[in-house]
This record gives sequence, structure tokens and C-alpha cells, in this order.
Amino acid sequence: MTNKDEPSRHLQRRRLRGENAMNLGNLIHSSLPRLAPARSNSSFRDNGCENAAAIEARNVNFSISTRQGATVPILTDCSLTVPSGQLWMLLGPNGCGKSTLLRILAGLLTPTNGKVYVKRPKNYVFQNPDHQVVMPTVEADVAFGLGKSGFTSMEVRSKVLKALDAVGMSDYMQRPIQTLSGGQKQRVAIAGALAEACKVLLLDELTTFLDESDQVVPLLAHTRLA
Ligand SMILES: Nc1ncnc2c1ncn2[C@@H]1O[C@H](COP(=O)(O)OP(=O)(O)OP(=O)(O)O)[C@@H](O)[C@H]1O
Repeated sequence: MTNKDEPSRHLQRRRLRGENAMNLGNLIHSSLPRLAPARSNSSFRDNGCENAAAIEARNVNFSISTRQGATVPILTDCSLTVPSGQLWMLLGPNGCGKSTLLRILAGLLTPTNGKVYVKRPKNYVFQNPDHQVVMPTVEADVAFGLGKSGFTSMEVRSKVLKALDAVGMSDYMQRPIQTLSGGQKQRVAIAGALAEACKVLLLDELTTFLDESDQVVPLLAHTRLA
């Protein structure tokens, strides 16, 4: 269950050449020998096992329809398995479908066909924190998702502080959101996800605003929560 010795795994590293190829599934399969073998459809549920996969996708396809009525494939036959308690990174060239796959795993997009299972509770952090950080202060924003959980205000404050501490933002509790830098907003967005004690944390483009040293903080925090 632990991945302390394995801070990251690269689902795929291969660089595409030539045209803007979209077959992310082929990339994943072709370059990661440590991927778990494909399983039958019956594995697409939580079987209560400690080592059950946290994420499974099988033969996922996603297409969009243009205004002209054409169908454009974005993901083709994409499959992956991510075991519980591990941190994986999805790498690939611009436009190959990474964000699309993450949005499907987050439940924000419905695949055209294929099977997806993601352990719950799950949380997704957008590429642009301005799409996610909505409350006036840091504390209120991190507490936002805890509002309907029935926690006392003391419990909420404790969870908020712990989550902010995990991303190095505990000194910013009362700061107005609009005074934060992009990277600080991104860390607040990650803290909001961590505060909800999600089993799966999906982070889109962690590198957009965070510098390299800051990227380590939320990722390690995630492994403690998983
Ligand atoms: N609503 C849409 N309409 C048209 N094309 C779309 C739409 N959504 C995604 N695409 C296209 O699907 C492809 C995959 O997009 P996606 O954002 O998933 O790529 P990505 O790998 O995350 O890229 P990046 O590394 O640049 O963030 C791109 O070519 C993008 O232009």
C-alpha cells in the first residue's frame, strides 16, 4: 500500500512525432511494462480489498462532434490501472488527451464508450485554480467542500489547517483569495481537495503554476491520505 519509495510513476513518456496523434491508450500500453494486466469487467467495483485498484479504465473512447457534424476522436481505446496508495503521472505531448482522460476519470465527461472505475471519494483539481477557488478567503475556500459533512466548526477548522499545512499555506488562512499568486491559489485548491479526505486525487497540470519544489508537497500529502 505504501509508495514512499516510489514518489512517482510515469504512465507514458514516449514523445509523439509528426501529426498530433490522439491514441493515448496505445501510448500507455506501449511504454509502461509495470502496468497491471487488463482485468475483466467484474473488477469495475470496489471489492473492499485493501489492494484493490484505485482507478481502472478499460477501452475508453471519447469523441467530440464538430459544428459541421464531423466526429473527432480524442481518446481511442484507452486502458489503465492505478493501484491504491500510489502516485502516478500521466505524461504526453500537448493535445494528446491527458486532461480529457482526467476529466473522464473525475466524472466531468462521459466517455463515448468503455468502462471507468474510480474509488470514492475522489477529487479533481483544475488546471486553472481560478475555476475552482471561489470563496473570499483561503480558510473559507478550503472549508467549502466540508460544509455538508456535518462536522463541527472546530473539526472543520482543524481539517482546514491540516490541509493547508500539507501544502505549506497554513499562514495564509485569513488571506483574501484575490491577493494570492497563481501557485498559491493552486495550492489552496489542492488543500480543498485534501480536506475532503478523498481516496483519489486527480491533479490536472500540477506544473502550470507550481514550481518544482512546491509540486512535491501536495503529492506527498496525497500519499499520506490514500
Ligand atoms: N470541446 C472540444 N472541442 C474541440 N476539441 C477539443 C475539445 N476538447 C478537447 N479538444 C481537443 O482534444 C485534444 C485533447 O485535449 P486535452 O486538453 O485533453 O489535451 P492535453 O493532453 O491535456 O493537452 P495539454 O498538454 O496541452 O494540456 C486537443 O487536440 C484538443 O484541442
